Amino acid sequence: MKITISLAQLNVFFGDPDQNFAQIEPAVKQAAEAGADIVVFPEMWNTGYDLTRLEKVADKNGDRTQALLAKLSRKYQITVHGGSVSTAKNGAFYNTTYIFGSDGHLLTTYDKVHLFGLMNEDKYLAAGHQEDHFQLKGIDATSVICYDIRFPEWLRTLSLDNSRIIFVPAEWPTSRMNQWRRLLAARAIENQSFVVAVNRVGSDPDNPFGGHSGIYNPMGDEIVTLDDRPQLKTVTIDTNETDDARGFMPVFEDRRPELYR
Ligand SMILES: NC(=O)CCC(=O)C(=O)O
Repeated sequence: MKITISLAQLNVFFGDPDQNFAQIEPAVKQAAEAGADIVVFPEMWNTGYDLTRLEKVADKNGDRTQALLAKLSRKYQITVHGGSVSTAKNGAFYNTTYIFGSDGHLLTTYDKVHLFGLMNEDKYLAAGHQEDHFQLKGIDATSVICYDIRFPEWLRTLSLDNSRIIFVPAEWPTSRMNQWRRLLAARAIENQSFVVAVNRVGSDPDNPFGGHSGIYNPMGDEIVTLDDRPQLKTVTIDTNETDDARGFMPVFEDRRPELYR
């Protein structure tokens, strides 16, 4: 199945939801005009890592984000992978993904499972506990958030449900861009999946962020890589390549889960 994907590599304005929300419709429109089936945004695009002010800036129950993404996906008839946003729900704060289908319905939601201590997520956020699966043009896909890619056992768990594409919204600092690219390639190779990764650009008070959003095929090749400027890039993948990779080397069948922990 051919799937056309737009990577919306945005700058994120620190602690300024209004300015950040204003960036979303132009990107969705541009992606739809480019013929994309799905547009993908970065991590925590509503507030950035303004964690000390979450009480004021986090999206209450994700209502504002969900209303906007539902409206835009329906208006432009495109699946919107909403990267992630800071949310306040059930008495805690979360780093939450919402994905809306092209008919404006919520396909799935996901709370970041592995909290990133180096950016203080463990002090301010609650961790998610649930898997995240959805379908795109009949193809199984899954989605994680940024630091989650350092946990191959988690991405393997998610990939066992026949997933062919792993989406990765991120706020990944410039200082570790070499690890970003290698980890994404490794997760693509070992899961024989496409990896679609969207990082932010620009800076917050603590870090510059490196962009280099990209798509990796099941062999781990970078089929597109952006630079470190805001931009939207649209690329078509062919998910039959996952069948080719899995047919050639049956890694999923050769697993020995009884030996793993
Ligand atoms: N926002 C994040 O989860 C950043 C993860 C990161 O930088 C890493 O090195 O891992």
